[in-house]
Amino acid sequence: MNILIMGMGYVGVTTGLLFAELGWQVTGLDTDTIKIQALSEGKLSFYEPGLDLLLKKHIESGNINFISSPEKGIRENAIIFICVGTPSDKDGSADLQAVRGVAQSIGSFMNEYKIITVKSTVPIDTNRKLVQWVQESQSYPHPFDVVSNPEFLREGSALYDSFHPDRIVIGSTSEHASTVIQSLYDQIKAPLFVTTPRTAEMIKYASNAFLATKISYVNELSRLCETLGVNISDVTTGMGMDQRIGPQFLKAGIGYGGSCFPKDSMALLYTAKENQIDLSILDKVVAVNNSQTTHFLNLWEQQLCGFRDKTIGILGISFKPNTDDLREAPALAIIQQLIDKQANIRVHDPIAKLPEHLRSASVQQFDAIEITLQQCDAVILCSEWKDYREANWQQLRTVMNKQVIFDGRNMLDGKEMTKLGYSYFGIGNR
Ligand SMILES: NC(=O)C1=CN([C@@H]2O[C@H](COP(=O)(O)OP(=O)(O)OC[C@H]3O[C@@H](n4cnc5c(N)ncnc54)[C@H](O)[C@@H]3O)[C@@H](O)[C@H]2O)C=CC1
Ligand SMILES: O=C(O)[C@H]1O[C@H](OP(=O)(O)OP(=O)(O)OC[C@H]2O[C@@H](n3ccc(=O)[nH]c3=O)[C@H](O)[C@@H]2O)[C@H](O)[C@@H](O)[C@@H]1O
Repeated sequence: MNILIMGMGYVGVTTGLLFAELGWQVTGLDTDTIKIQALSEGKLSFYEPGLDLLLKKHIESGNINFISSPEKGIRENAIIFICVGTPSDKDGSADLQAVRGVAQSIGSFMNEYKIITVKSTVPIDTNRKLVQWVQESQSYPHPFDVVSNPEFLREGSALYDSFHPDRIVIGSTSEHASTVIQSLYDQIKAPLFVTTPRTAEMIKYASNAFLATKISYVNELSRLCETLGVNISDVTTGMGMDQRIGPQFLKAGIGYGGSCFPKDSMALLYTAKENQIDLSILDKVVAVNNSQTTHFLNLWEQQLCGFRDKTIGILGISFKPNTDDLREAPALAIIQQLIDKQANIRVHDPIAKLPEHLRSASVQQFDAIEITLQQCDAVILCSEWKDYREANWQQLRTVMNKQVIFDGRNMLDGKEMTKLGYSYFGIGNR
């Protein structure tokens, strides 16, 4: 079967390569011609472990090719996956401009029956609107079906997650379309949940919001643990042993970031508001996340007797390890607050680059951890890259002005760091 993937971001590229690996013929389409040129040459516009090798493999196998002409892509492929972005609009709602744009292209260039599958995260009823957008753009009423097939991969482990999903959710009103899309995943061993498009759309938001809730719950508890002198990591280890709770997404830290939890929580809250329903728990989840960096930065500031004129090393700026994605990264919020407090900031990340607007004489990025930490009065760990866990902390203490570690991800062994002579402060683990 020939598959067209519209939108060559994290989800589009990963999905395209998954289907190429499963033996399907895939065409990747994006309006960004520079991205398409780079992909055709085997280069990704973002960092994601393992994806580059699979990309090269399938350019060579001929299972994947890249184009920027929607007309050619839509005419030549019977199955279309929509993987364009759905960023937050100013009011928190999901901005569906790109989805609407591709729907209109599909409508205008459609030449025969198509199955249009939505992988982008879209609010409840978007699949229904999509039918209308496609129909309005058609010059001839070719038949088509719409399927909702939300994506659950995580950045940093996108490839693994795509090949080993916990479930595949398919929502459609057409049994034929649903069966065809299911058959694409035949070789993937995962439970299948077939439902309506609206339910599939809701499952995606409800899942992300629930994971965000787990994180904000432990982050809020970490504040109490900090005050009580109880270690939150031990508490969550004990909690996670209960199979009904489970150990995942209970790691306290400086808050969740990324392109999805923040935007999807806001979008779900917007949908609730539109329907006059108060999602008070989710409201609090967002509020706790928004204040977590400030809460801990204030505590750490007291330890240093102020950040003004202090030199602070920041390790890890991406929103999580193994990605260069800076969208809603808590590290950027921390850097901005440190700038406001007139600290000197020295930044390191194994892959991600500090955005231009944050660079200045007092905010510099370095390639080596050791150089970054030179003359620092404290270091703040913001994302748990293994480079930092494996760093030679005994040696690093010699380059620092003061041996103070603020571990925003509870990633280092506090006792070990104390033994090495550091003053160690984590999140809720005094
Ligand atoms: N990033 C992630 O880990 C996950 C993202 N999602 C959802 O998947 C969707 C896509 O997310 P990302 O891949 O992160 O987005 P992205 O922002 O990385 O990529 C979107 C791509 O769509 C392209 N595009 C925009 N308009 C287009 C058009 N008219 N025709 C063709 N291409 C067009 C853009 O140029 C861009 O390359 C979003 O709805 C997101 O919420 C779902 C699960 C995981
Ligand atoms: O819809 C999406 O885009 C995706 O959003 C998340 O994936 P992602 O944002 O890539 O990464 P996560 O591993 O979920 O981490 C998100 C944030 O939560 C933080 N986090 C995660 C886990 C935890 O225990 N504690 C914690 O603070 C991470 O540091 C990171 O900032 C979901 O995990 C995916 O299932 C979903 O498909």
